[in-house]
Amino acid sequence: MEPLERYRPIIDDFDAFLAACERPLGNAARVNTIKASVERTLATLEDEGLAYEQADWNPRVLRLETGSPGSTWTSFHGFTHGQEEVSAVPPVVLDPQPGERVWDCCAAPGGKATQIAALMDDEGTVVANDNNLGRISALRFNAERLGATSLAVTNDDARNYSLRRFSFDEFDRALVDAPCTCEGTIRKNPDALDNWSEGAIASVAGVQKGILRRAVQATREGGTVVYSTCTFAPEENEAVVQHALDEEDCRVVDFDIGLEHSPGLTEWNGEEFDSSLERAIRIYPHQNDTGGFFVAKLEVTA
Ligand SMILES: C[S@@+](CC[C@H](N)C(=O)[O-])C[C@H]1O[C@@H](n2cnc3c(N)ncnc32)[C@H](O)[C@@H]1O
Repeated sequence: MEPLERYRPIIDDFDAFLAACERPLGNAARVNTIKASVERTLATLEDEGLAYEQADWNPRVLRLETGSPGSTWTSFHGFTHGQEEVSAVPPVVLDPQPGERVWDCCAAPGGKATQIAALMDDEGTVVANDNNLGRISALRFNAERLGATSLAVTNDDARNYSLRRFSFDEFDRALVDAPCTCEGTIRKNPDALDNWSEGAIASVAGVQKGILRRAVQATREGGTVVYSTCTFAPEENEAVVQHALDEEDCRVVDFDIGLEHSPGLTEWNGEEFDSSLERAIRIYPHQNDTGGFFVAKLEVTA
């Protein structure tokens, strides 16, 4: 937990935060409405004798009190997908609509790409890209099991992504669920901080900046880009969004997700960020008994 001490100055009730980070995370799953309604899925879970609770902020998100999310009959049939509760937040903030063209820049293994497809009633195009070929097979497997036919899978570096292969030249929306140092996954993965270093943060921040800039460039004027990570480091969060504000035509916009959170930072280690960064959200483990996440919503302005 030593690396997390650097966040003591920015997290209210830091002791509760540390205590939550030490508690193992409960199982969660998302109802896949492409295959079955919420009602049918809940009935199927009950038939299996599994206990769950629907999340207050989203009835499609289930906290599983018994059973493992990936090994139930309901899951084999694609009615549910094992997915951390906070991991379901960014697609909801993206708010994709049926018929749209959406780019999931860093999509594997596909939890959010398939959630985006479900939110679009599987109508339209979700370009699910990842630069890691090994992880693409899991993405394809999940897309097939969950019946997400609107997914088109690509295997490229998102930083210099070309749209020339498509019949269109811009997206309506894009999600950058960026590679990160994963500090916020400590409850699920107790080894998450083993290779932590400030150098690792600086290195991945460079990649994040490149991907977010490309996502803004590839999205139409008035379109939406959501940037998310499962880490607390401001260098990977507010500083990355600030870089996009400095270099591209976009602004940070408000949203309300109905989960307790803290606002994005406007200052870190002497670096100042635009005041609009307060519209981003930081979800800490002690606030809703979840993992940690950062989410910012951008509107493309030109
Ligand atoms: C946080 S994970 C994405 C999780 C995924 N969105 C989901 O919900 O299942 C980040 C992903 O970014 C991919 N990645 C890393 N660098 C990338 C790059 N330059 N271009 C595209 N994908 C990249 C990694 O392979 C990894 O799968």
